[in-house]
Amino acid sequence: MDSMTLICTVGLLFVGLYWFVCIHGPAEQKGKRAVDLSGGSISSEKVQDKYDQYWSFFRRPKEIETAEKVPDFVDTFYNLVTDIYEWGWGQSFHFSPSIPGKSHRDATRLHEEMAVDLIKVSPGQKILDVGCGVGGPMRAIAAHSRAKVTGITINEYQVKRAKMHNKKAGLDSLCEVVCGNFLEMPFESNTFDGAYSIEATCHAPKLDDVYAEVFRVLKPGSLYMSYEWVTTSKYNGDNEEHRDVIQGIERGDALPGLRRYDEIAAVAKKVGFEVVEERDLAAPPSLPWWDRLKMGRIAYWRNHIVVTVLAAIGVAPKGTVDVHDMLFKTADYLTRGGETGIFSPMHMILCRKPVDAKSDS
Ligand SMILES: C=C(CC[C@@H](C)[C@H]1CC[C@H]2C3=CC[C@H]4[C@H](C)[C@@H](O)CC[C@]4(C)[C@H]3CC[C@]12C)C(C)C
Ligand SMILES: C[S@@+](CC[C@H](N)C(=O)[O-])C[C@H]1O[C@@H](n2cnc3c(N)ncnc32)[C@H](O)[C@@H]1O
Repeated sequence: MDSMTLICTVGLLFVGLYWFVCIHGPAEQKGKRAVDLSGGSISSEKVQDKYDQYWSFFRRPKEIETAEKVPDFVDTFYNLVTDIYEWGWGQSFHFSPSIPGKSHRDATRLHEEMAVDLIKVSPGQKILDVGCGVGGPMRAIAAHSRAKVTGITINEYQVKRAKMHNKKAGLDSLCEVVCGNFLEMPFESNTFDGAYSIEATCHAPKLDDVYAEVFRVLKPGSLYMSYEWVTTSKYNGDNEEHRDVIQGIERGDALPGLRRYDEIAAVAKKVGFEVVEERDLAAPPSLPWWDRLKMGRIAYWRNHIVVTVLAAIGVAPKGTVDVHDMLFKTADYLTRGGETGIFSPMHMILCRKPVDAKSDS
């Protein structure tokens, strides 16, 4: 091979790699590039250790005895996955029913707008996003309702990302983000005109604790809506395959144990809410929410190669490959949960804090 051929071959390889990683890299939505994958607030050299600690804690979710450690491990989980989620899914970390003729992005936005339409707020009112991620839903909801949204997340890195996205979208005057634990929120009682949580309260070891906090910070008469992750009436604890799927979902999503669909309203009532409506938005006639995961399979293989190459050449932290591998397997468990109908990520509950609730409660 003469030197000219060698230079051309190396040049083409570089262009090909650049295209694969930087241009073709973002699996669904541009915003995060593969070369920017990080361990969130965890320094690069600690990502592998933190992943190993996470995995040994959540490997058998039903056996977690130290519930008070859960928020710290959830925080670690989001340090590990936030960039990969943004890169491969977008800025909204949740599912939505497929809608014929609509893109995933539109279906996601409609699912978010439904949340704020349900809690009936007016422009300028103050609402709370419980477990806000990097703020995809918050921005769609603020733009749609013109309400002022305060989001809370336990993960400092997500706060940084959410603030950056809010500013970029020109929505920072309507959207505020706070780092904190939704089990002990840093807000005065009776502050908000409405609240919602989108696929976030499933991380609480006891649903009572987070619902009681939401109840406390809401003004009497105002509404709270939540999309909950649950096992459905089709789940049979004696069926080994069912148990395997649910355990796969729990350990790949930092969940201290999924709740049954019929536990949600009971908890809401127990903390003082009136239940206005409850419905599984994944049930027919809704179209499968897991189609997006299934259709993405080839992209996830491609992503796995990208992540492996980037970690090998030291661009992505060591440990990113294990995190990606865990998510890859989790996508399969989630799909099986959807196809068998034993799991729903969108069991919707709408509650009201009674008008005559005591002002200090
Ligand atoms: C509500 C939660 C998160 C729900 C979803 C947003 C995420 C659940 C599983 C995630 C993913 C799985 C496969 C990844 C893929 C291998 C990678 O290449 C690109 C990102 C994924 C598609 C990733 C994206 C987000 C999820 C769909 C939980 C945590 C309560
Ligand atoms: C799957 S993400 C959903 C984020 C957002 N609702 C969305 O749909 O894009 C779950 C969110 O809950 C937050 N979370 C989990 N446990 C928390 C806790 N104890 N306190 C505050 N936030 C928490 C996570 O940090 C993350 O932002």
